[in-house]
Amino acid sequence: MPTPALQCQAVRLRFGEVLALDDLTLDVTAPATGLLGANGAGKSTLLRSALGLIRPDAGSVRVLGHDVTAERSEVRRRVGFMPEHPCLPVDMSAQDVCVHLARLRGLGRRDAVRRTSEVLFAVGLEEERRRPLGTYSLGMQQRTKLAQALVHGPELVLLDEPTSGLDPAGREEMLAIVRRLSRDLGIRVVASSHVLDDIERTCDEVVVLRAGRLAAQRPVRSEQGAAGPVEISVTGDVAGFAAALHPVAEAHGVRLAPGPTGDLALSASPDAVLDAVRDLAVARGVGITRIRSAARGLEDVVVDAMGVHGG
Ligand SMILES: Nc1ncnc2c1ncn2[C@@H]1O[C@H](COP(=O)(O)OP(=O)(O)OP(=O)(O)O)[C@@H](O)[C@H]1O
Repeated sequence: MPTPALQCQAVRLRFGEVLALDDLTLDVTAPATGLLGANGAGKSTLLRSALGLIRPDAGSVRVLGHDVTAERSEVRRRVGFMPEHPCLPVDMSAQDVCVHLARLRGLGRRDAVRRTSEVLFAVGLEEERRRPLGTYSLGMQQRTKLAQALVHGPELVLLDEPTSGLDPAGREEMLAIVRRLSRDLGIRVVASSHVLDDIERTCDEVVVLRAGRLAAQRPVRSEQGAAGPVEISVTGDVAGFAAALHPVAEAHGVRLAPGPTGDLALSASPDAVLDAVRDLAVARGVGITRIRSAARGLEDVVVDAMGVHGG
């Protein structure tokens, strides 16, 4: 198990009357994790706490195994941050900003220039790197913010709404770059978003925050895959069919029960059990009208967790 990118233990953080993080306990270990939540759910507050930019009132935050409060400079060295809002000086070029920030983060001049060329190339800005940022499109400004987060060679980047305000083409470009970070470059990613689709396309796991609390944490792709729970609708002698199937299911560690929407529910559907379902149906003259996955889709889980329906 790799060192968690981010660990929160009972973190509470209050802004006046607003409890932005409410006893948040969380372990983020996936190569790329998406933080999803409605406006005000606490995503930015969590990312800023992870950098030590704001300090929780209670609890602890560790990043890559380091305590953010006690080892702040270590954390800053290993982590890059892309803030949500514009923060770069409009009269400087992307080249100058990146070199300057790389030097501030401890790189020598030669390394700072070399790394700047690499990251501006990686985000597709090598051609325009000497133009003032004020002349950049929003997409180019976002990519510059990402480049500066990468320039000192961090192990982890925290991206606050990397696709915010981008048009469809800019969004596609940004999503492709973010996906490459963890998949091809081995840089761990924690990225916030309002959009599940962005997270599904760039991350391995989704963490849903709701009112400063952990509402759900799920892999983006179910490990159960095609062998997950199923419900089976049967015509004919359901009880006899279930009794015949029971020993086979049990032998494969699969629970068999009456189904809430079909006639039978299987807790998993390994091939051997599905083969037995079909063979027994033929042998007993039972008709199988439907086999459907009973696994809840990621979207259902996320919608519930976000309380989108007012829950
Ligand atoms: N500096 C601050 N002063 C006062 N309240 C703040 C401050 N920063 C955040 N908050 C409040 O804390 C709560 C969490 O805000 P946060 O920005 O972390 O949410 P978010 O999930 O990032 O939302 P968004 O998607 O809108 O960016 C909100 O109610 C917000 O108004």
